[in-house]
Amino acid sequence: MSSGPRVAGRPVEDPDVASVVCDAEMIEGALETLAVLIVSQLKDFSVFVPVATGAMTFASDLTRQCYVTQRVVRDDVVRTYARPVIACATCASYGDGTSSEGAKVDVRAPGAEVVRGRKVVILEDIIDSGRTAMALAKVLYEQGAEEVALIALMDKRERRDPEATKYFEEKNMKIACAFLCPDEFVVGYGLDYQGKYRDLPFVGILKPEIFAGEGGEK
Ligand SMILES: O=P(O)(O)OC[C@H]1O[C@H](OP(=O)(O)OP(=O)(O)O)[C@H](O)[C@@H]1O
Repeated sequence: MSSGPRVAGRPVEDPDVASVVCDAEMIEGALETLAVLIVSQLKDFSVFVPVATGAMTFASDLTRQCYVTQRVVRDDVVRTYARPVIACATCASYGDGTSSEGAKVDVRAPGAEVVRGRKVVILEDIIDSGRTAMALAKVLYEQGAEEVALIALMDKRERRDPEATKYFEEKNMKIACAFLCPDEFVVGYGLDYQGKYRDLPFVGILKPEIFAGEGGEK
Protein backbone atom coordinates (compact mmCIF):
# COMPACT_ATOMS: atom_id res chain seq x y z
CA MET A 1 0.00 0.00 0.00
CA SER A 2 1.25 3.47 -0.82
CA SER A 3 2.19 5.71 2.11
CA GLY A 4 0.27 8.55 0.53
CA PRO A 5 1.05 11.63 -1.48
CA ARG A 6 4.62 12.08 -2.70
CA VAL A 7 6.27 14.45 -5.15
CA ALA A 8 8.98 12.67 -7.11
CA GLY A 9 10.38 11.01 -3.99
CA ARG A 10 11.18 14.29 -2.27
CA PRO A 11 10.47 14.63 1.46
CA VAL A 12 7.45 16.81 2.13
CA GLU A 13 7.87 19.63 4.63
CA ASP A 14 5.61 22.33 5.99
CA PRO A 15 6.80 25.81 6.97
CA ASP A 16 4.67 25.81 10.15
CA VAL A 17 6.14 22.54 11.42
CA ALA A 18 9.27 22.68 13.58
CA SER A 19 10.14 18.99 13.33
CA VAL A 20 8.62 15.74 12.12
CA VAL A 21 7.60 13.14 14.72
CA CYS A 22 6.44 10.42 12.29
CA ASP A 23 7.01 10.71 8.56
CA ALA A 24 4.87 9.00 5.93
CA GLU A 25 7.17 6.00 5.78
CA MET A 26 7.01 5.48 9.56
CA ILE A 27 3.22 5.75 9.43
CA GLU A 28 3.07 3.21 6.61
CA GLY A 29 5.12 0.75 8.67
CA ALA A 30 2.90 1.32 11.70
CA LEU A 31 -0.24 0.70 9.64
CA GLU A 32 1.17 -2.64 8.46
CA THR A 33 2.07 -3.67 12.01
CA LEU A 34 -1.28 -2.63 13.48
CA ALA A 35 -3.17 -4.38 10.66
CA VAL A 36 -1.38 -7.65 11.34
CA LEU A 37 -2.24 -7.28 15.02
CA ILE A 38 -5.90 -6.56 14.30
CA VAL A 39 -6.50 -9.37 11.79
CA SER A 40 -4.74 -11.92 13.98
CA GLN A 41 -5.30 -10.97 17.64
CA LEU A 42 -8.53 -8.96 17.28
CA LYS A 43 -10.01 -11.04 14.46
CA ASP A 44 -13.39 -11.41 16.17
CA PHE A 45 -13.77 -7.64 16.75
CA SER A 46 -16.40 -6.82 14.12
CA VAL A 47 -17.11 -3.11 14.70
CA PHE A 48 -14.54 -0.35 14.15
CA VAL A 49 -15.39 3.04 15.66
CA PRO A 50 -13.14 5.88 14.44
CA VAL A 51 -13.36 9.00 16.62
CA ALA A 52 -14.13 11.89 14.29
CA THR A 53 -12.66 14.12 13.21
CA GLY A 54 -9.06 13.47 14.14
CA ALA A 55 -9.00 9.72 13.56
CA MET A 56 -10.51 9.85 10.07
CA THR A 57 -7.21 9.75 8.16
CA PHE A 58 -5.74 7.04 10.39
CA ALA A 59 -8.93 4.97 10.30
CA SER A 60 -9.30 5.30 6.54
CA ASP A 61 -5.77 4.00 5.94
CA LEU A 62 -5.80 1.40 8.73
CA THR A 63 -9.12 -0.22 7.81
CA ARG A 64 -8.01 -0.55 4.17
CA GLN A 65 -4.68 -1.97 5.31
CA CYS A 66 -6.58 -4.52 7.44
CA TYR A 67 -8.58 -5.54 4.38
CA VAL A 68 -5.43 -5.99 2.29
CA THR A 69 -3.66 -7.86 5.07
CA GLN A 70 -6.49 -10.33 5.67
CA ARG A 71 -6.83 -10.95 1.91
CA VAL A 72 -3.11 -11.46 1.35
CA VAL A 73 -2.14 -13.39 4.45
CA ARG A 74 -3.87 -16.74 3.95
CA ASP A 75 -3.80 -18.89 7.00
CA ASP A 76 -6.45 -20.29 9.30
CA VAL A 77 -6.12 -17.53 11.84
CA VAL A 78 -6.68 -14.73 9.38
CA ARG A 79 -9.38 -16.53 7.38
CA THR A 80 -11.74 -16.21 10.34
CA TYR A 81 -11.33 -12.41 10.45
CA ALA A 82 -14.75 -10.78 10.81
CA ARG A 83 -15.75 -8.41 8.01
CA PRO A 84 -16.04 -5.19 10.01
CA VAL A 85 -18.79 -2.63 10.28
CA ILE A 86 -17.24 0.85 10.36
CA ALA A 87 -19.26 3.53 12.16
CA CYS A 88 -17.86 6.82 13.47
CA ALA A 89 -18.28 8.39 16.89
CA THR A 90 -17.99 12.07 17.60
CA CYS A 91 -16.61 13.20 20.95
CA ALA A 92 -16.44 16.84 21.96
CA SER A 93 -14.56 17.98 25.03
CA TYR A 94 -15.85 20.98 26.89
CA GLY A 95 -14.39 22.59 29.96
CA ASP A 96 -12.14 25.59 30.42
CA GLY A 97 -11.43 26.17 26.74
CA THR A 98 -7.80 25.75 25.81
CA SER A 99 -6.97 22.70 27.89
CA SER A 100 -8.67 19.33 28.27
CA GLU A 101 -7.84 19.41 32.02
CA GLY A 102 -10.97 18.52 33.92
CA ALA A 103 -13.02 18.61 30.75
CA LYS A 104 -16.19 16.61 30.24
CA VAL A 105 -16.63 14.65 27.04
CA ASP A 106 -19.89 14.65 25.09
CA VAL A 107 -20.08 11.35 23.18
CA ARG A 108 -22.17 10.47 20.15
CA ALA A 109 -21.53 6.81 19.51
CA PRO A 110 -22.97 4.59 16.80
CA GLY A 111 -26.39 3.21 17.74
CA ALA A 112 -26.82 0.33 20.15
CA GLU A 113 -28.10 -1.79 17.25
CA VAL A 114 -24.61 -1.59 15.73
CA VAL A 115 -22.75 -2.36 18.94
CA ARG A 116 -24.89 -4.71 21.03
CA GLY A 117 -23.32 -8.14 21.53
CA ARG A 118 -20.30 -7.28 19.40
CA LYS A 119 -16.62 -6.71 20.07
CA VAL A 120 -15.70 -3.13 19.21
CA VAL A 121 -12.39 -1.43 18.36
CA ILE A 122 -12.09 2.30 19.02
CA LEU A 123 -9.71 3.96 16.54
CA GLU A 124 -8.01 7.12 17.84
CA ASP A 125 -5.44 9.36 16.18
CA ILE A 126 -4.02 10.22 19.60
CA ILE A 127 -4.63 9.25 23.21
CA ASP A 128 -3.76 12.23 25.38
CA SER A 129 -5.55 12.38 28.75
CA GLY A 130 -7.45 9.26 27.67
CA ARG A 131 -10.75 10.86 28.70
CA THR A 132 -12.21 10.72 25.18
CA ALA A 133 -11.49 7.00 24.80
CA MET A 134 -12.73 6.31 28.34
CA ALA A 135 -16.00 8.21 27.79
CA LEU A 136 -16.61 6.45 24.47
CA ALA A 137 -15.79 3.02 25.90
CA LYS A 138 -18.27 3.62 28.74
CA VAL A 139 -21.03 4.45 26.24
CA LEU A 140 -20.19 1.42 24.08
CA TYR A 141 -20.39 -0.85 27.13
CA GLU A 142 -23.70 0.77 28.13
CA GLN A 143 -24.95 -0.02 24.62
CA GLY A 144 -24.13 -3.68 25.18
CA ALA A 145 -20.73 -4.10 23.54
CA GLU A 146 -19.26 -7.44 24.53
CA GLU A 147 -15.72 -6.06 24.63
CA VAL A 148 -14.02 -2.78 23.71
CA ALA A 149 -10.41 -2.47 22.51
CA LEU A 150 -8.45 0.68 21.67
CA ILE A 151 -6.02 1.25 18.79
CA ALA A 152 -4.24 4.59 18.38
CA LEU A 153 -1.53 6.02 16.18
CA MET A 154 -0.03 8.28 18.85
CA ASP A 155 0.18 7.96 22.62
CA LYS A 156 0.93 10.96 24.85
CA ARG A 157 1.25 8.63 27.79
CA GLU A 158 2.81 11.08 30.22
CA ARG A 159 -0.36 13.19 30.10
CA ARG A 160 -2.74 10.34 30.90
CA ASP A 161 -5.48 11.01 33.46
CA PRO A 162 -5.03 8.38 36.21
CA GLU A 163 -8.78 7.84 36.17
CA ALA A 164 -8.58 6.77 32.52
CA THR A 165 -5.66 4.45 33.22
CA LYS A 166 -7.62 2.90 36.09
CA TYR A 167 -10.69 2.43 33.88
CA PHE A 168 -8.70 0.79 31.06
CA GLU A 169 -7.09 -1.56 33.60
CA GLU A 170 -10.38 -2.42 35.30
CA LYS A 171 -11.91 -3.29 31.93
CA ASN A 172 -8.76 -5.18 30.97
CA MET A 173 -8.90 -3.33 27.67
CA LYS A 174 -6.63 -4.43 24.86
CA ILE A 175 -4.74 -1.26 23.86
CA ALA A 176 -2.15 -0.80 21.10
CA CYS A 177 -0.47 2.45 20.10
CA ALA A 178 2.04 2.81 17.28
CA PHE A 179 4.13 5.74 18.55
CA LEU A 180 4.85 7.40 21.86
CA CYS A 181 4.26 11.12 21.33
CA PRO A 182 6.33 13.86 22.93
CA ASP A 183 4.40 16.31 25.11
CA GLU A 184 4.38 18.91 22.34
CA PHE A 185 1.67 20.42 20.17
CA VAL A 186 1.55 17.96 17.26
CA VAL A 187 -0.43 18.28 14.05
CA GLY A 188 -0.89 16.37 10.82
CA TYR A 189 -2.33 13.06 9.61
CA GLY A 190 -5.70 14.05 11.06
CA LEU A 191 -4.47 16.04 14.06
CA ASP A 192 -5.39 19.70 13.87
CA TYR A 193 -4.84 23.16 15.18
CA GLN A 194 -8.06 25.14 14.78
CA GLY A 195 -9.22 22.65 12.15
CA LYS A 196 -6.09 23.09 10.03
CA TYR A 197 -3.10 20.82 9.33
CA ARG A 198 -5.18 17.62 9.25
CA ASP A 199 -4.11 17.16 5.61
CA LEU A 200 -0.38 16.88 6.33
CA PRO A 201 0.82 13.37 5.34
CA PHE A 202 3.02 13.23 8.46
CA VAL A 203 2.82 14.15 12.16
CA GLY A 204 4.97 17.06 13.28
CA ILE A 205 5.48 19.56 16.08
CA LEU A 206 3.80 22.88 15.35
CA LYS A 207 6.07 25.92 15.65
CA PRO A 208 5.24 27.70 18.93
CA GLU A 209 4.81 31.06 17.20
CA ILE A 210 1.77 29.63 15.37
CA PHE A 211 -0.20 29.18 18.60
CA ALA A 212 1.65 31.67 20.82
CA GLY A 213 -0.53 33.22 23.49
CA GLU A 214 -3.38 30.80 23.01
CA GLY A 215 -2.28 28.18 25.54
CA GLY A 216 -2.94 25.44 23.02
CA GLU A 217 -3.05 21.79 23.94
CA LYS A 218 -2.26 18.73 21.78
O1 LIG B 1 -7.16 11.65 25.23
P1 LIG B 1 -7.86 12.98 25.16
O2 LIG B 1 -7.24 14.01 26.07
O3 LIG B 1 -9.32 12.85 25.38
O4 LIG B 1 -7.61 13.59 23.72
C1 LIG B 1 -7.67 12.81 22.55
C2 LIG B 1 -8.70 13.33 21.62
O5 LIG B 1 -8.40 14.69 21.30
C3 LIG B 1 -8.42 14.85 19.90
O6 LIG B 1 -9.70 15.20 19.47
P2 LIG B 1 -10.22 16.71 19.55
O7 LIG B 1 -11.07 16.86 20.78
O8 LIG B 1 -9.06 17.66 19.42
O9 LIG B 1 -11.18 16.81 18.30
P3 LIG B 1 -10.92 16.37 16.78
O10 LIG B 1 -10.94 14.87 16.75
O11 LIG B 1 -12.04 16.96 16.03
O12 LIG B 1 -9.58 16.91 16.34
C4 LIG B 1 -8.09 13.48 19.34
O13 LIG B 1 -8.61 13.33 18.05
C5 LIG B 1 -8.70 12.53 20.33
O14 LIG B 1 -10.00 12.16 19.97
